[in-house]
Amino acid sequence: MTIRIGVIGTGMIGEEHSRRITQNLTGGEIVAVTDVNQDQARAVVERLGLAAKVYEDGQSLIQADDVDAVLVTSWGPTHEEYVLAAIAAGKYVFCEKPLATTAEGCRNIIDAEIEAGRRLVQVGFMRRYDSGYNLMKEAIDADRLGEPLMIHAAHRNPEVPERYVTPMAIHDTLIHELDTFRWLLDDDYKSAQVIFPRKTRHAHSKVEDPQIVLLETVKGVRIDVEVFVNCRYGYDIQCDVVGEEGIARLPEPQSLTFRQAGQLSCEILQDWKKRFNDAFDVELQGFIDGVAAGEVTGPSSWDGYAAAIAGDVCVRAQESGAIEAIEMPERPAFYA
Ligand SMILES: NC(=O)C1=CN([C@@H]2O[C@H](COP(=O)(O)OP(=O)(O)OC[C@H]3O[C@@H](n4cnc5c(N)ncnc54)[C@H](O)[C@@H]3O)[C@@H](O)[C@H]2O)C=CC1
Ligand SMILES: O=C1[C@@H](O)[C@H](O)[C@@H](O)[C@H](O)[C@H]1O
Repeated sequence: MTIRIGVIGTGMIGEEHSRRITQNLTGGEIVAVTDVNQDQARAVVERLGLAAKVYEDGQSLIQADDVDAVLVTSWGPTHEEYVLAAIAAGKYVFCEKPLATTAEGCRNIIDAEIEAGRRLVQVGFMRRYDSGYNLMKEAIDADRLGEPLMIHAAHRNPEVPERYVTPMAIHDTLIHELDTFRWLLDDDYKSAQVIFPRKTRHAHSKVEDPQIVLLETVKGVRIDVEVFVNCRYGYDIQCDVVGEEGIARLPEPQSLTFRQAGQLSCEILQDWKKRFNDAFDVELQGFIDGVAAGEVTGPSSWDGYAAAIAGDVCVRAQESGAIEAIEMPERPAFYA
């Protein structure tokens, strides 16, 4: 059985996901695409040699009879509308992060999914499929570190465009850590504070950069995350979990070490594409297989909502400079 997939938003990641579904994965076929920039959608069909129809807009793509499942890879603020429409049409939907740019938007999705009576949504938190993070999770779950006490982490990008503004450091960038640490620690957040160190001269006027986010979990784990999106030197994801009995460090991506011209060196990746390439493959294969089996099991709308609640509080903490409380509602049995 081949799952016929429609893609909304054929920018960077929409094209990447379409390519991997077409060239690397099994069981899925891109039959429909759309983008507000229609030329862009047509160009992707051409570049990837897809047998896909180009739709005028996302809503008509979702309604199409030959689309079994939808991939939402448009800009963050458009996600909620398309996910709600897919749920209303009874179609499975993979939504890139963020599920919605506010917790309220995620809550609307949860309410609609519960009303529909079955899980239809998977959120694109691909780090849960990364082999390094999985080694960490296994070590924590097997009690190899004792109780986790602290996490020190960094999320660095070489640069960001002009449209990237201060709150995006939270709902576009930190959102990955907000999900990953809940999952790694099997815990939820209790408070957040955001500190702005001296600003880099490489940042645009509308973004404070770098930022340090301090989180406390319900179990009392303290987490510090440096978000530095104009670090210039590369795309660098760091994570140390400090436990009672030892420390686990996220492995560096595999690369050759060179001894050359008086230097000992290795490459630092420049963006998320190569860094999480394998994780994206596993994540999307899981989605396709889940749709075929009639049961999606990846990160849920509840996970998208939990990250968004913490994210909204972090944005408030950016503005107030204070330690802000994070209150998670009780998880409905539907998402147990
Ligand atoms: N999981 C991950 O590591 C990554 C996730 N993302 C997420 O994927 C989404 C897209 O990001 P990029 O591909 O980097 O952006 P992009 O700007 O390259 O592509 C987005 C595309 O969506 C289109 N679009 C915007 N509004 C639309 C609408 N209403 N209907 C149809 N198309 C629309 C744009 O014209 C553009 O072609 C974002 O939510 C981003 O946060 C992006 C990069 C990595
Ligand atoms: O999701 C992503 C981008 O949208 C975001 O801008 C980057 O900071 C992340 O590392 C990447 O994974």
